[in-house]
Amino acid sequence: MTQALSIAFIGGGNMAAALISGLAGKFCPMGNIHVVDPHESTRQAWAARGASVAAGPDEALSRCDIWVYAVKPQVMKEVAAASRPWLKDSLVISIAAGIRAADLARWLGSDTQPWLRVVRCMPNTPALIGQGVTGLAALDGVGEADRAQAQAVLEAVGSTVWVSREADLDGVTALSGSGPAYVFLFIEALIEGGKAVGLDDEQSRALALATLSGAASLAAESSEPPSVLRERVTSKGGTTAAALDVLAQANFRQAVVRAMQAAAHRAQEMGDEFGR
Ligand SMILES: NC(=O)C1=CN([C@@H]2O[C@H](COP(=O)(O)OP(=O)(O)OC[C@H]3O[C@@H](n4cnc5c(N)ncnc54)[C@H](OP(=O)(O)O)[C@@H]3O)[C@@H](O)[C@H]2O)C=CC1
Ligand SMILES: O=C(O)[C@@H]1CCC=N1
Repeated sequence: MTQALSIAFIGGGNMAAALISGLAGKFCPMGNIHVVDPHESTRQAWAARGASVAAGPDEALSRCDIWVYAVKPQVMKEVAAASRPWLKDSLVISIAAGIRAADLARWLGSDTQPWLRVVRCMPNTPALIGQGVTGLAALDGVGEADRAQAQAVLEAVGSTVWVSREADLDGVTALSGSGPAYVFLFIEALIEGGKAVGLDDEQSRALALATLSGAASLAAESSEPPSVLRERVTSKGGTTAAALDVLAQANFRQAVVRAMQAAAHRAQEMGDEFGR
């Protein structure tokens, strides 16, 4: 049996938690996971789950096969510089929104270490329950084996989609990276609407969640596009038409598109701002 790989998470916050929860026991045991985070409470929580922990980069990093940068884009440059001395030949994966792979590679010393392999990813929080989806792009020169390894890490927590142009990861960020927040907002609105039409909180929540997951599964399994499925719900002169009229008047569809454009734009902006 091949030995399980060891993975370092630099940053042990929300998204690291989502990824580690999915990975541990599937891709590698918790004992093979090393978490670097400045917060003592965060470290204690990871240590209690069986991971090794450190407050900052140290030689433990040089023993890890894969590094996952899971810190805010704002601090990526300083975090990369601090970890650089410990980089031997680990595969580097970044999940930071906006930060370009070439900038991370530069901070890690690609000028003197041309073998550096960086894969940039955009996962999402349903990874926590193994239902994430991740967009991936790799620096030129990253070989098939490394791409496969990065994909295997992210596939342990859901599905993956490669993009051929790294810039498209900003679009992935706008759709699936930030997307769970739009969906949660929609769920909140459905529950609020349920109560506005006379249902109680529990009923509204049960109906909202089942409707959302049922409709998503139907859209995924059907050979028809979502527009046709929508039309099948919409009887002429009926209740759905009355509701969709209100959503159209509120420019719902355009608002979603504009929101996603704002997210993609912010990802590009963060890449420019924090990538220098
Ligand atoms: N949340 C999401 O849905 C998604 C997030 N991402 C990306 O994942 C990254 C992390 O996001 P998220 O998990 O939400 O953020 P969190 O703030 O929850 O996690 C980041 C963690 O890193 C810690 N940290 C700060 N400085 C360092 C350091 N020098 N060394 C090690 N750890 C440090 C933070 O501590 P402190 O609190 O003190 O700053 C925090 O505990 C971001 O780049 C984000 O763009 C990608 C996809 C989805
Ligand atoms: O809001 C953010 O910037 C991060 C990236 C995608 C989801 N959360």
